[in-house]
Amino acid sequence: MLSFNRIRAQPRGNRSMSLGGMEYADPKKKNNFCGKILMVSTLTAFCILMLRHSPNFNAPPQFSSHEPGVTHVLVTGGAGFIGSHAALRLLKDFYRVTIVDNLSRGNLGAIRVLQQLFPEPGRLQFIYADLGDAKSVQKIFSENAFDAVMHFAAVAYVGESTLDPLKYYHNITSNTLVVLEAMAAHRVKTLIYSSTCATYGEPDKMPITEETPQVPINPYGKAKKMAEDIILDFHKNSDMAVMILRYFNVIGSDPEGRLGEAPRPELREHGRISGACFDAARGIIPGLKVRGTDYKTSDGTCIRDYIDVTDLVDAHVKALEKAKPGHVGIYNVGTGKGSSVNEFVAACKKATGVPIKVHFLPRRPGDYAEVYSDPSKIRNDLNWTARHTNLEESLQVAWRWQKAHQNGYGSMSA
Ligand SMILES: O=c1ccn([C@@H]2O[C@H](COP(=O)(O)OP(=O)(O)O[C@H]3OC[C@@H](O)[C@H](O)[C@H]3O)[C@@H](O)[C@H]2O)c(=O)[nH]1
Repeated sequence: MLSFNRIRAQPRGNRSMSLGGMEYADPKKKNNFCGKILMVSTLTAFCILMLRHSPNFNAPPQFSSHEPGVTHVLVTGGAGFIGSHAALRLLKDFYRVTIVDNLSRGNLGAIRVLQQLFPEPGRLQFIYADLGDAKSVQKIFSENAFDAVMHFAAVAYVGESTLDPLKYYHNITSNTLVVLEAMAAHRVKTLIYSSTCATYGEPDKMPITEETPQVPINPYGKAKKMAEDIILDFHKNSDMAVMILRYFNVIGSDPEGRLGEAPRPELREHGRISGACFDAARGIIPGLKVRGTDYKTSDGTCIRDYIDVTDLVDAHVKALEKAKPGHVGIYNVGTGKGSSVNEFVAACKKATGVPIKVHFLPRRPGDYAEVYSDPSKIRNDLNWTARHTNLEESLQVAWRWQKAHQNGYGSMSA
């Protein structure tokens, strides 16, 4: 197992070294005042030198150096819904985080929230860059010493993928190759990869285990499956620690109301069920379109396994902590419980208190009737289990953020 170190906050009377308000344990230098001054000045000079050469920063860069003993995680897509929640959790757990995002789907507002929460130098760095630009990505890796990569950045709408498949193969498969090449060139030891239940397609047997054959039926699932295959082939001759997490349907938001899900309004047509329900509840759209009522399921609508985003990011942290060099772990991340679209809508009506209008429409291309996970492997190996299994409660939390942010991240959206 790799040993990951977080920045440790020290009790006030026991500070050994302070960098912009964040404390680091360094017992050897506890009583050495000159040593402290020397270290802080050297480090400051080093940071200034590095920052002068930093790439394409949207926000003022905060650090580029690698503090020995502190795990530095690159979070791609950290301005997005899941990536921002993961960054928040990593920062709360005293990891050092660099976010790379091209803001095509994510929100600068989410980055601003994280920057306000963790303003201390050396905690959070944001780099505005596109993973399709291999030269920029190599530069970012050469200017930073990452210990691990959580690769979230991706377009992720099943419906859109059927209409614009090349976007999906490029953005998901090709960009993963770019990230992997940079990791290999710079000897970054750990990859946590965001995959999806969409790689399974429409299995005959439920629940889905990690051994269920992967036969994706839409370009989104195919692009993710190809990315998985590339990672696995690369891994055969590498000592990288790899964790592939296959997410089911992610809902909810930060219970403290700091972050939420703010999809692009212009992509509303392709949007996920949670966003569509909230838009209908707020009256932004005239009603929710339920797509497909003739599936062979209990009530004719599709069955999905809805996993709370806080549980999902918990799975990432556990995966990071338990990643082993030379080892691949592949895990389903779901609750193990299936809910139909009709059940989801009912829960959303209760959570919002709004009698959402529903329009029943034909099936959406690329959809599969029923998927829900068997989460026993992740429970046994990583000691992870979903704690939020009540749809209505997760939706209530998300609705609180939606109500308080009528305009999403508003003017902070990029
Ligand atoms: O407006 C809508 C949106 C969605 N739906 C239905 O709700 C169900 C769930 O659809 P979503 O678009 O929310 O989610 P999907 O199951 O297609 O994929 C989702 O889960 C797996 C993740 O990896 C994907 O990134 C994510 O998009 C489908 O049956 C879909 O047809 C509607 O009926 N109306």
